[in-house]
Amino acid sequence: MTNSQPADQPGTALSWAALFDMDGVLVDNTDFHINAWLQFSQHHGRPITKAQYVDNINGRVSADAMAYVFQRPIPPGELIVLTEEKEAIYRELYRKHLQPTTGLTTFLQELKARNIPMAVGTSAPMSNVTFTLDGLPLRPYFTAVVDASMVHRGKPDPEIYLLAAGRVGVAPNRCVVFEDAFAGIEAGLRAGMKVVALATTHTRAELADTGAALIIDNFAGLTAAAVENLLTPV
Ligand SMILES: O=P(O)(O)OC[C@H]1O[C@@H](O)[C@H](O)[C@@H](O)[C@@H]1O
Repeated sequence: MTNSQPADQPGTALSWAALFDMDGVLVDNTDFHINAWLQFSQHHGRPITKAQYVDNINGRVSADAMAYVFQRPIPPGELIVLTEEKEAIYRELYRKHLQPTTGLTTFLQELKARNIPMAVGTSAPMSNVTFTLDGLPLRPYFTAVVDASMVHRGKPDPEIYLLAAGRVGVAPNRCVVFEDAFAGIEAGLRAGMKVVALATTHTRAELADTGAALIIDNFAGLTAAAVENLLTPV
């Protein structure tokens, strides 16, 4: 009996973790969020443009997004009502299109076979997490799920990813974050993690100077070894 198992064997506990953003990463749904925000903001007489969404709302918690739309801080009770109104529009638009991002399931299966801990760190409310993770279903892959209700400060603050790393028990410098949004990429980097950027919401050119260690279109062909190589060897 030996302890010196090769690190690339399936079933070996490698000393790193994969932390996934949800919207724009586990699902390629940005256009549906955009349409929901445009409808919602129009309905409230505070119309926003797609460019305003991309620059000020994408990947941010609802408290920050709503404060931007209404140009004032939103009290907690009102925030719950407005958030659910907007997210109900989104879920209605996206429900019949709900599917994992290309290549995701194969990649998650490989990580699981290798005992790589996985967590979700999302700015979304719990209602959307349930819709996505249980609707697909993807929840069994994740040891921990951190949503907007569990943090004080949303992305680009690193709190969501630091909490997710703590929940899987892996040091931040051994975590790789998968993100599509500028706010989320910044959150991962400020947490001291490596970031893989998905070019779902932004183009590769727009992501080039974000500090992401790797830019991918989706998960097709991505391997655990390629991601692990991004980390500084221990
Ligand atoms: O990308 P994440 O962190 O999963 O973010 C979820 C949020 O992303 C925003 O882009 C959406 O407009 C929100 O409505 C959504 O809740």
